[in-house]
Amino acid sequence: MAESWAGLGSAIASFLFLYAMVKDHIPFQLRQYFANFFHKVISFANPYQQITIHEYNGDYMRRDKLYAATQAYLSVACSYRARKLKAELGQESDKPLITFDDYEEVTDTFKGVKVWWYASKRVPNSKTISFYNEEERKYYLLTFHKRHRKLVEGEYLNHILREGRDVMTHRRQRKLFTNSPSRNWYGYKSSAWSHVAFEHPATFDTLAMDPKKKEEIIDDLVTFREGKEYYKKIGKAWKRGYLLYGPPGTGKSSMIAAIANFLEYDVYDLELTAVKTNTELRKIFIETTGKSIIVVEDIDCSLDLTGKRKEKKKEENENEKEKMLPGKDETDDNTKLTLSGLLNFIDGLWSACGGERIIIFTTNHLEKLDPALIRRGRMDMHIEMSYCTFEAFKVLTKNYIGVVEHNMFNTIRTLLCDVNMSPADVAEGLMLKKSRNKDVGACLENLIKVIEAAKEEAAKKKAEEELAAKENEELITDEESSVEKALDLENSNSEK
Ligand SMILES: Nc1ncnc2c1ncn2[C@@H]1O[C@H](COP(=O)(O)OP(=O)(O)OP(=O)(O)O)[C@@H](O)[C@H]1O
Ligand SMILES: [Mg+2]
Repeated sequence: MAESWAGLGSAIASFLFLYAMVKDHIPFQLRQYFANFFHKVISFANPYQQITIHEYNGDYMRRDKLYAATQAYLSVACSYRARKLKAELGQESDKPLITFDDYEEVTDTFKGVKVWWYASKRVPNSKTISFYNEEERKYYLLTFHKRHRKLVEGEYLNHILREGRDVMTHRRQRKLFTNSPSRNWYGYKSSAWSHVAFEHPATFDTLAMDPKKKEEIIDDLVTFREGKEYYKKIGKAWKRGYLLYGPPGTGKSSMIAAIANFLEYDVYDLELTAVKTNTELRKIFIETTGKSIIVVEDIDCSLDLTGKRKEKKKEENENEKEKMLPGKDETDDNTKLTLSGLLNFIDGLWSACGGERIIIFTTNHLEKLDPALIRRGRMDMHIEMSYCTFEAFKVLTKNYIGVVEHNMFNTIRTLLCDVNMSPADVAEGLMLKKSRNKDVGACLENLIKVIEAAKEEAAKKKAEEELAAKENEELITDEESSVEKALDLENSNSEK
C-alpha cells in the first residue's frame, strides 16, 4: 500500500516538473484542461473536505451571522490551544473577545470527531478599482475528513451556531430602552426606543425576600428560558408575564433588575402615558427584540384603563369575551390607547413576534387593576413583594453589614412582627455615616431605633384614625337622629 502511494507521489512530482518546463508552449485551452484534470486527481487523492465561512457574505455589507457565531464559539472552545491570539472589542460588547490570530490553526473535537479550524484573510488586489472600499476579507476554513461530512453539516455547524450565539449573549452590553424615540443625523425618528447601557447591580442574592419564594421565581425563570421547544410543542408564544405587587419600597423595581441580570436580557421600560394610540403601541412592540423584558411600572397609574372599561361595561353591558375580541374597540383603536389594545399587546397575535420575551407589570394597588389585565395566562405569575420579614431582614444584614446572626436579632424579629417596614426602610436603617458603618452593633441599634420610631408613628396614626372614625360615626348618628326627629315632627304635623 505504502509503495503504491509513493509511486503515485513520484508520478505526480514528475508530471508537475514536466508541466512547468513546457507550460509556456501549451495553448491556453489545453492548459486549462490540464489544470482541471490535475485538480480532480488531487481531490480524489485527498480524503479531507473544507468549508469556508466568510466574514462578509455576498452583498459585502452585512457581517455574516455564522462567522460571528463561529468567532465567539472558537474564542471559548478552542482559542486556548492557539499560540498566537488577538483581542478585539465587538460593537455590542463591553468585554474584549480573545480569538486565535490569522494564519493560526486549532483543532476541535465534536462527538469524537476531530476537525481543524484555520483563520485566514484574503488581502485585496490593490490594482483593482472597486465601488466598495476593499478591505481584507477574513474567513475561517473548517477542514474535516469526508466521511464525517454529514455530521459536520448536520450537527456540528448547528452546534457552533447555538453555542456561539450563547457566548455572544453573555458578552454583549445589555441595554435599557425607553420609549422616547431616538433620532438620526437628519432629525428623523430612527427608532421608537432610545437606550442606555443597563447597569443595575441588583441580583437575586441582594434581593431581600422569603428564600422559598425566591427559589420558586428562579425555577420559573429557568424553565421559561429553556422552554423554547416546550412552548412550541404546546402551541403557545414563548413569553411569560409577571405581575409584581406590593407597597412602595418593597423591591419591585429591584426584582426586575435582578431578573434582567439573571437572564441576561435587555429591558424595555415602557412609559404607557407617552403612548397615544393602540397602533402606536403595536409599532413600539414590533421594535422590541427577543431575549428582553418589557416593563410597565405602576400600571394602575399609567392609564385610566380600568375606569374606561368599567364605564363601558355599565353602558354597553357586553359580555367579557366580546370586549376582548381584537377590533371590538376598533372605533377608537386608532385614536386612543384602550384596554383592549393593551390586552392585544400582551397576548394578541403580535405578541408572538420575536419570542423569548418577559412582560412585567408592577403596581402598588392590585385591587385597582382590571381582572382581565392580570388574569393567569396574561400575567402568569403574581408575585407579592411584602413588607420586610425576618428572613428578608437577614438577607439585608448579610449584604449591608456582613452578618447573619447577632444577639440583637431576636429584638428585631419581634419588632418586625409588630410593624410594617419596607425593606427599603430597613436598609436605610442599617446604613450609618461612613465613620460608623463598620460597627455592626451601632448599625443594628440604629435600626432598632428606626423601627421603634416607625412603630410609635404607626400607633399614633392608628389612634388618630380610630378617633376620626369614631367622630365620623357620632356625626352620622347625630345626623340620623336629627333626620328621624324631623321625620317624626313632619308625621305628627301631618296627622294633626
Ligand atoms: N426586597 C428588597 N431587597 C433588597 N433591597 C430592597 C428591597 N426592597 C427595597 N430595597 C431597597 O430599596 C430601594 C427601593 O426599592 P425598589 O425601587 O425596588 O422598590 P419598589 O417596590 O419598586 O418601590 P415603588 O413601589 O415605590 O416603585 C432599592 O434601591 C433597594 O436598595
Ligand atoms: Mg419601583
